[in-house]
Amino acid sequence: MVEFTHVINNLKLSSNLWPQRPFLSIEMSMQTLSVVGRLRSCGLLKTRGLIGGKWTDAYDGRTIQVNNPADGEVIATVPCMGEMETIDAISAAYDAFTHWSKLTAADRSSRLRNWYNLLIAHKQEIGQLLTLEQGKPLREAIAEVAYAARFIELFAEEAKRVYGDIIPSPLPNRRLFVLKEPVGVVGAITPWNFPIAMIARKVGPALACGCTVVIKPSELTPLTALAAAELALQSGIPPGVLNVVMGDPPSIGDSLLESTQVRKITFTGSTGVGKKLMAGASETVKKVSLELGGNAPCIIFDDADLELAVKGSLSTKFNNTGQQCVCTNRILVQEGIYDRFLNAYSNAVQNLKVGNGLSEGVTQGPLINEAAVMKVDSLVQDAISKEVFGPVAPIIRFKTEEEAIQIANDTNSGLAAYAFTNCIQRSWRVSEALEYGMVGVNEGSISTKVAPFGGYKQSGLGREGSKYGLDDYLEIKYVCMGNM
Ligand SMILES: NC(=O)c1ccc[n+]([C@@H]2O[C@H](COP(=O)([O-])OP(=O)(O)OC[C@H]3O[C@@H](n4cnc5c(N)ncnc54)[C@H](O)[C@@H]3O)[C@@H](O)[C@H]2O)c1
Ligand SMILES: O=C[C@H](O)CS(=O)(=O)O
Repeated sequence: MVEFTHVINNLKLSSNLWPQRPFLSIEMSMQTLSVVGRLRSCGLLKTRGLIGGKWTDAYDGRTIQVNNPADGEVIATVPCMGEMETIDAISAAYDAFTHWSKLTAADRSSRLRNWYNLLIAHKQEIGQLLTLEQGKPLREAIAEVAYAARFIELFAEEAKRVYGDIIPSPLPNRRLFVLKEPVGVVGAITPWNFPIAMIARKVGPALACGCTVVIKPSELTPLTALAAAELALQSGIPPGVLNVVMGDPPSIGDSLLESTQVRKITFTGSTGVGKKLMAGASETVKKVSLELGGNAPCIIFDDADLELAVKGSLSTKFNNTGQQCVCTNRILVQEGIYDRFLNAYSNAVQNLKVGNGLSEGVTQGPLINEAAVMKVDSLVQDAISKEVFGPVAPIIRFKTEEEAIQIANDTNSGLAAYAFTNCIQRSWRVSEALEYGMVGVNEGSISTKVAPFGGYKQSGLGREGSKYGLDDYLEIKYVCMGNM
């Protein structure tokens, strides 16, 4: 019987997480203005959509505001696009596909490498922009830009290894070949919590294979996507290969789903939206890859290294203020170590520093908006059974390994799971028993470009990153050469 005894709900932390929209101090506004000014001077503050290489307003002139979640300040306005702009973006991608897909892999690779170099060269500025629109601490934001760039670097390399096969023929007068070919135009829809990394993890493999892309970033965080698109143009990626539309999600999404020119949808976001897109894609039998919600357990066994377990479970809970799909939602602690862990973890949480992501030493930025505040606040009351996606750490005591596995697997999600133990046999048993696409043993920060990222059950379809990340953007063509 699982005893739910303690929730470290960080309400103390939470009440600071969402500053009461303090009067905008002059210094804060000057901080924002200096970041925006720097970005404008280096040409990276783009506030229009990108269609066929042209920076474009919404055809009806509508705009949406981009707000700094730390203080509600308006950073910029961007177009509120919809069906017509999306149809034009799809056409631009379709027209660009023939040329882009016919370039040599080496040529595509070198342009992606240029893009990687430019992203790294500008990671400070783009990091500041990311903190402004998403809220995460600057250190995490700069790290995300570098993480995104590393996906582009990886697929610049993998572009040159899209190999086919020659199959030994069963008949003497035939030759059998397998060709790997790009899927075509890809619709990519991405979330606000990792606004540039989630784009790079999709656009990198797509462009490497010869596909072209229409991106719809979250309307909450479009600016980093637009800055990355500007650097893509500067890197020699031709107009129309990468297009960015933003605005009304359902009308943009529906236009991508209904177009027969779009051959694949790749989505990262909530499970509910992912299911909608999967259903819509079935009308034209598009390929679909989905990176959806998680509900990560973190299991702390009696034989764990306590310091390592606290450090690991803290990072996998509070990175990006808990707004990360692989964040721990349930900390399962074996009864023998429970009291010591609870005490050590509570003390560690008190050392987290809440505030504006641009301010020195801040480790916890704000949640993305008021809606997120209300959701997390309500979930505090019922933190075990729902996805928290915020700085709330339910801690559950268990007795046996079997009990921990049963609790951990008792969910429709299956993205990431974690376990801390010093027993090698238990490490293997638990890794094999957990029904999750990714398992961290004695490590709470496992996402990397070289490993396949993705989930079991309703956490998604397909894998992103790693050498496996190319497969979702490729078609396999079998050629039978007769009369030889
Ligand atoms: N598995 C992963 O890799 C991963 C990564 C990040 C976030 N997530 C999940 O995403 C959620 C948080 O991100 P979010 O709030 O941006 O998710 P969300 O699903 O609300 O939005 C994701 C994207 O979908 C768009 N969208 C929303 N409704 C749409 C529609 N009807 N048609 C087309 N597009 C639509 C949004 O504008 C945004 O660009 C959490 O559940 C988190 O677990 C998963
Ligand atoms: O929110 C989850 C993203 O996939 C971020 S990460 O790849 O886990 O860092």
